[in-house]
Amino acid sequence: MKRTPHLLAIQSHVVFGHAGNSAAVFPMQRVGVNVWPLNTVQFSNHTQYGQWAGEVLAPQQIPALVEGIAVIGELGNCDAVLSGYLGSADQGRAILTGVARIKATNPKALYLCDPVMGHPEKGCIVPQEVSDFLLDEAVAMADFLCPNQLELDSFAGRKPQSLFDCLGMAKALLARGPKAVLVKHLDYPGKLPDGFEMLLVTAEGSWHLRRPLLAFPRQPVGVGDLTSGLFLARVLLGDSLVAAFEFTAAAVHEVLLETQACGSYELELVRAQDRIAHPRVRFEATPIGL
Ligand SMILES: Nc1ncnc2c1ncn2[C@@H]1O[C@H](COP(=O)(O)OP(=O)(O)O)[C@@H](O)[C@H]1O
Ligand SMILES: Cc1ncc(COP(=O)(O)O)c(C=O)c1O
Ligand SMILES: [Mg+2]
Repeated sequence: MKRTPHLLAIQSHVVFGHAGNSAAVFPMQRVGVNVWPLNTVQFSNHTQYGQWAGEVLAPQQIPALVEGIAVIGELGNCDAVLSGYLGSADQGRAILTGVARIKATNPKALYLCDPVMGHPEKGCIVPQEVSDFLLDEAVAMADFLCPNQLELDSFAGRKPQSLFDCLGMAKALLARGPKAVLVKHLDYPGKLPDGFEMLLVTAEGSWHLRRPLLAFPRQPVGVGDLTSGLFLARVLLGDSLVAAFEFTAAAVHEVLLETQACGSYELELVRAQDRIAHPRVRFEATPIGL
């Protein structure tokens, strides 16, 4: 029987609604991965409501929890680490220590970093020190990096002029450590207004994918977290990077269709669960070169 992969997911938890682990854990489980959720913060709700209650996990808890798993002899079963929304830069450094510890136990373990940075216009509140940590330190350790356009711009230190410019900016990141860069959301001058575009860049090649842009009165949150989580889950289940990319785009689109149909602001993950596991739509990733 094929082994079920295990994935340590280190990101935010919200009591109400869906962001961070609260957006990614159930979908990753639903597609067939054993998830070990480690919550960097526990907030009442995501920060785009403008107010929230809750606390940031003390950074020293992260290595302590990883060590606890080592003590019971299970750390070697960890196939991958995912990190997302961080409450402080010290938490980020504690995660990198944890990743190094896990890779020492299982050299095949993968680390996916979703570099969640502040987006004040959108209401995504992240301390500046966290962005600095992601830009300077996390990128070097990550096997996979999953920025959105704004985060890609921060890594490059500029805005793109074209799609090919985005490609160049993503490719430049490969030289800084990651084996693959998934740009979850492209925005560049000349982009067609009715499409939602993504890029996958690896040493072997680059792929572009377009899916329909859906209209929402208020943009749902947690889409990026869902995207990163499903991509890593499918890679662990044996997909090629391109197949995982295509699956992720389809499954995320299914969730957005369900969310739109319900008129919800929060992602309709429970209602969309069968569509996540077996997307009915399919989007083809097309090779793209410089
Ligand atoms: N097909 C789509 N139609 C409309 N909006 C979408 C679609 N896919 C994603 N979005 C929205 O686009 C934004 C893009 O998010 P993105 O930049 O990829 O990542 P993150 O969620 O990490 O910010 C989010 O506000 C998301 O809700
Ligand atoms: C607590 C929390 N986690 C994660 C996120 C990231 O969500 P997204 O997937 O939209 O980037 C947010 C965004 O506001 C948030 O408030
Ligand atoms: Mg994000």
